[in-house]
Amino acid sequence: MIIGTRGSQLALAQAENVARLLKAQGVETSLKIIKTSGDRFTDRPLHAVSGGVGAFVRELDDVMLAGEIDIAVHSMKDMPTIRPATLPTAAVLKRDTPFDILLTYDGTPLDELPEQSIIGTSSLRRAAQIKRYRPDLITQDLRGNIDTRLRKLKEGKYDGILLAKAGLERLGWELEGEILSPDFFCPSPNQGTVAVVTRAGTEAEAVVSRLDHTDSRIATEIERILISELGGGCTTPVGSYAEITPDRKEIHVRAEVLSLDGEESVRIDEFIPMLGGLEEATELGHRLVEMGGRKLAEDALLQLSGNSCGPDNLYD
Ligand SMILES: NCc1[nH]cc(CCC(=O)O)c1CC(=O)O
Repeated sequence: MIIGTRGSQLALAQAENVARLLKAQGVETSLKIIKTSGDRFTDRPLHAVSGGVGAFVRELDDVMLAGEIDIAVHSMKDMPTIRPATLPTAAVLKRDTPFDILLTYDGTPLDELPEQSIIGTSSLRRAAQIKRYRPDLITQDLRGNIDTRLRKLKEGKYDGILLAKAGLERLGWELEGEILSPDFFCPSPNQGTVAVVTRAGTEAEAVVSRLDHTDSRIATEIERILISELGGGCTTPVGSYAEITPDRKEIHVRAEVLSLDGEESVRIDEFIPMLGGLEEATELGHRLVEMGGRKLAEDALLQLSGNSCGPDNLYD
């Protein structure tokens, strides 16, 4: 079976991991690198690439529908909410660390960074959250793969950069950094989770489904439901994080929407029962709208003028 992947180091590490997991099940695979348009326009902020981050995913969908690959591996947080029914997510892998990490040039913790320190991030959510927490800091756009981002930090172009911890873990980088609490830095929906897509009804679907991790699937679904009513239609500052309690009786849900400058935000933070959790999450999603969440998301979208986002709900 052929696993299709983007060529970035992170995408390759994720695809190689799926190959390893399948091999342990006795399934041999080979990797095929697919170059997507998102990889070609690395000079623009992500939210300004046509179709948003979802463009990467759609191009792999096309290659899979054409039969060139059997399995596609994605960072789940980059996947649009609406998916073709013929391309099911056969497995949601066990989640890695869902939180963001701050790496600073000289190891200074967030609370001790001098005023006007420059923080690099490509995520509107992280920028808004950091400005809310430390309005005296300056955020600057930071694109490129993880290597490029780390190089820019080392060169002193930034005093600190924000990344998903999971990306560093998957690349095997063990760097000193500060894990940011979801109480102040609610992660992007599905951050830290890898999804494996196949064509429906195939042998690939059957073998990949053995890799599915139930609690990660439940948590990621809840996270999507929580923010599904917000609209905005694009990359807006939204976080959503669901954590199943150790006794598996409850789910701790957090979700928030911020203005781009981080000055305004609405937030929910509750425990819901595991049984009937999807309905409760739907209710909470409506509450987030009533609290003004949709207004904030739409305002953010209006301010991001000049970009041409697709109809996807992509938040990071
Ligand atoms: N938006 C890019 C992206 N997509 C997935 C990850 C990291 C891995 C993950 O969250 O699963 C990253 C990099 C980052 O946010 O720092």
